[in-house]
Amino acid sequence: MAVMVTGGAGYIGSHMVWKLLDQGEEVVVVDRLSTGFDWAVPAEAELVVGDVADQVLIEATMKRKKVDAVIHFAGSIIVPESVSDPLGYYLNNTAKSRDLIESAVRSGVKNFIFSSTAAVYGSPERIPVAENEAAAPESPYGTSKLMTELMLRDAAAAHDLDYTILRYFNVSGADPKMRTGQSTKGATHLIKVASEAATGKRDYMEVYGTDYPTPDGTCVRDYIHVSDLANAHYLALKRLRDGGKSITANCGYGQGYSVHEVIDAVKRVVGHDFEVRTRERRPGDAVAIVANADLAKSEFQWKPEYDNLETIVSHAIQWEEMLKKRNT
Ligand SMILES: NC(=O)c1ccc[n+]([C@@H]2O[C@H](COP(=O)([O-])OP(=O)(O)OC[C@H]3O[C@@H](n4cnc5c(N)ncnc54)[C@H](O)[C@@H]3O)[C@@H](O)[C@H]2O)c1
Ligand SMILES: O=c1ccn([C@@H]2O[C@H](COP(=O)(O)OP(=O)(O)O[C@H]3O[C@H](CO)[C@@H](O)[C@H](O)[C@H]3O)[C@@H](O)[C@H]2O)c(=O)[nH]1
Repeated sequence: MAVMVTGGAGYIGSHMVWKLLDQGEEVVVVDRLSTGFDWAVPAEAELVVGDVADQVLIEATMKRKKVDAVIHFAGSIIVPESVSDPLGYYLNNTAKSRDLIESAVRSGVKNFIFSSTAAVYGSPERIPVAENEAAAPESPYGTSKLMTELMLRDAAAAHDLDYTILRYFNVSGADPKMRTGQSTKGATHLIKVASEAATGKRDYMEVYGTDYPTPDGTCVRDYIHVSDLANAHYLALKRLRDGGKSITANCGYGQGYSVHEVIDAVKRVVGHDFEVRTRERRPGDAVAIVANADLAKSEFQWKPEYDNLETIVSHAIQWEEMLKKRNT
C-alpha cells in the first residue's frame, strides 16, 4: 500500500514525502519537474516523472503501487502570474485535477487530500476567517483552486471517494533537519525573497504597495511553518483512513503579520540590514487574510510546533545558506 504524492518534488510536497517516510509509509511521487527538482525527492521514495493528467501513467502507477491515498500538491501557485495567464491556471489547477480525480475514482483510490488555499476567501470582511465564510477569490489562482474543491465535493458525493481539502495560508520555513526547503528558482514568496536578500543572493527586495487599509499600509498574511503543514496532512490522512468524513479545513496559525513586520523579523534574525524598495501594488493581492484553524485542531488534533515567526524565518534563512553553499 502506498501514498501517491503529486508535486512531491516541489517545496511543500517534498516536506510531505519526508513526513510520510518518517512515519514508515511507502511513497510514490508523481511530478513533471516544472518547478520541482528530482534531487528534492528522497531516495526511499519512488519518483515517477510525468503529468498528473496522464491518466495511463497515473492509473498504471496507482495499480502497481496499490495506492490507497492521493495527496495532490501539483499545481501552479503564483497569484500575479494567474492574473496574466488565467487559462494556464485553469488548465493546470482545475482541468488536470479533474483528470487526476477521475483516475483515482477509476482506480478505486478512496482517500484524496487536496492543496487548496486561503486565496479562495479573497479579502474577507472579518479576520480570522473560518471555513464557512463565503468564498470570494480575487485572482484566477484562487478561483482555479475553488473550482477543484467543488469538483472534489461532487465526485465524492457520486463515488466511493472521501476527501480532505486543506486551505493553506502562507507556507514558509524549511525542514528543521534541513533535509529539504524552498528551492524554487525566481521565487516570489515574501519570506523566500527576504531570505535571499538577507543572504546576499539579491541586492535588494521590494515591497508591493504601502497604501493598503492595514495598520502599516502593507498586506497582512498568516505565515505557517511547512513542517506543521505536513503534519496536518499526515493527521488528515490517518483520519480519512479511519473512516473520517470529507471535510474542508484551514491551515494557519490565526496570527497575521504585515509585509513590513516580516521583513523586520528577517533583519532581526540575520542580524544585519538590507535594502528594501517600495513599489506599486501587485495585481491580485488580497489586503489581509488570517486563519481560524479551530477545525483542523478539533478534527485532526493538530498541534502546531513551530508557530513563531522568528523560528520560521530562521529555518528559511538556514535553508537559503545551504542552497548558497551548494550553488543552487
Ligand atoms: N506555497 C504556499 O504558500 C501555498 C499556499 C497555499 C496553497 N499552496 C498549494 O500547495 C501546492 C504546492 O505548492 P508549492 O509551494 O510546494 O509549489 P511548488 O511549485 O514548489 O510545487 C509544485 C510541484 O508540482 C509540480 N507540478 C506542477 N504541475 C504539475 C503537473 N501538471 N503534473 C505533475 N507535476 C506538476 C511541480 O514540478 C512542482 O514540483 C500547490 O498546489 C499550491 O497551490 C501553496
Ligand atoms: O518580494 C515580495 C514578495 C511578496 N510581497 C508581498 O507579500 C505578501 C505575501 O505575498 P506572497 O508571499 O507572494 O504570498 P501570497 O501572494 O499571499 O500567496 C501565497 O499564499 C497563498 C495563501 O495565502 C497561496 O495560495 C499562494 O500559492 C502563495 O503564493 C503580498 O502582500 C505581496 O505583495 C512583497 O511585498 N514583496
